[in-house]
Amino acid sequence: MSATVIDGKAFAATVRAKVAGHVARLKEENGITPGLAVVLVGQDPASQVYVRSKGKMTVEVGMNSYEHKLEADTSEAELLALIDKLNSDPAVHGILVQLPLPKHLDEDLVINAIDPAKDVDGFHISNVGLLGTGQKSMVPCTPLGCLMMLRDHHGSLSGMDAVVIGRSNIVGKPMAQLLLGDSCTVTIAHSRTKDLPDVVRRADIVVAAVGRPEMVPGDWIKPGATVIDVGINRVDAGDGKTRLVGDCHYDSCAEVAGAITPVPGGVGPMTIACLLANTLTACCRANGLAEPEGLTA
Ligand SMILES: NC(=O)c1ccc[n+]([C@@H]2O[C@H](COP(=O)([O-])OP(=O)(O)OC[C@H]3O[C@@H](n4cnc5c(N)ncnc54)[C@H](OP(=O)(O)O)[C@@H]3O)[C@@H](O)[C@H]2O)c1
Ligand SMILES: Nc1nc(=O)c2c([nH]1)NC[C@@H]1CN(c3ccc(C(=O)N[C@@H](CCC(=O)O)C(=O)O)cc3)CN21
Repeated sequence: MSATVIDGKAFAATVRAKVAGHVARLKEENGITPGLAVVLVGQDPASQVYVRSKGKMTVEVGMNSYEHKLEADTSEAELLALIDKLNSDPAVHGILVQLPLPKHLDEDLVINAIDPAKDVDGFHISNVGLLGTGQKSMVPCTPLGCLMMLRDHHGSLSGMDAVVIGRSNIVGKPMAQLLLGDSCTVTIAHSRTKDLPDVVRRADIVVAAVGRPEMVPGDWIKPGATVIDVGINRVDAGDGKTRLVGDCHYDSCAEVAGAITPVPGGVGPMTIACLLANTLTACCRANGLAEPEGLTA
């Protein structure tokens, strides 16, 4: 079998177009422009690329983008003061603090200082708790993007066996919650999981969020299963250049799977589209306006 390629790049463009339509209406009918603030601490080159492309796409959908680049040695007090300022700025509807933060900063403390209503990453403990109890929340962008692609491909996910490889707070755990919310039977695997190949072989849906280049080979995949590859790994391309690969070995997985997301062009662009969707949702909620449909979980 040769898998259907789930084109995240194209799907993300349709999500952004929907967001842009709503933004145009918000401006025209309500005189409101959604604003997204991105905070970057330090000079990590990979993070700077994400911040730049997020900023560009934010402006493309008609929103205001506010970028705050702080020195790597910024103190916790300075960062918390900036978050405080953004929390009370009515022009800012969404706040994203790029992770990971430099070691001297307490990530939990910083994330939980963000106003949960502006927490467009969905990482604040209030949003984590709301998601876990099936209440309206801000849903983390990467898992939300994966869920949108899965729903689009399958229609209903009810009763499917899903395995999420990885248990991070930003991808694995919220992904498992969303799949459970859609009535999948969910297994969360991690570095201590016994017989990972056997666990993965049972799955109708495999979400790989590990951070190990091409770790999942095709012979772990049940024939016809859907493979969502969250991994973004930069590897040596041999000619002095680098290239991006996922956590799944694309060619061998694509031979067995029913559907697969590529890297790049799969989950990554959907993450950014969902960040913009969350910013729009936060803006509508902040202004007591009806939320756009189909852009949240
Ligand atoms: N496309 C996107 O938009 C997007 C967004 C976020 C992240 N990512 C990418 O997704 C990947 C995962 O990110 P993350 O932030 O979730 O990473 P993370 O915080 O490093 O978590 C990795 C998870 O993988 C598990 N793991 C590590 N080695 C394993 C192994 N040999 N077998 C099974 N499980 C193993 C770890 O288990 P333990 O808990 O036991 O250590 C951990 O739970 C990275 O490549 C990252 O760049 C992509
Ligand atoms: N606060 C926060 N929220 C996040 O969602 C987040 C972080 N921090 N830190 C880094 C990770 C990794 N994330 C992302 C987001 C988008 C792409 C992305 O657009 N990838 C493109 C290719 C990019 C390239 O060519 O360099 C793709 O097609 O996969 C990748 C990783 C988001 N992540």
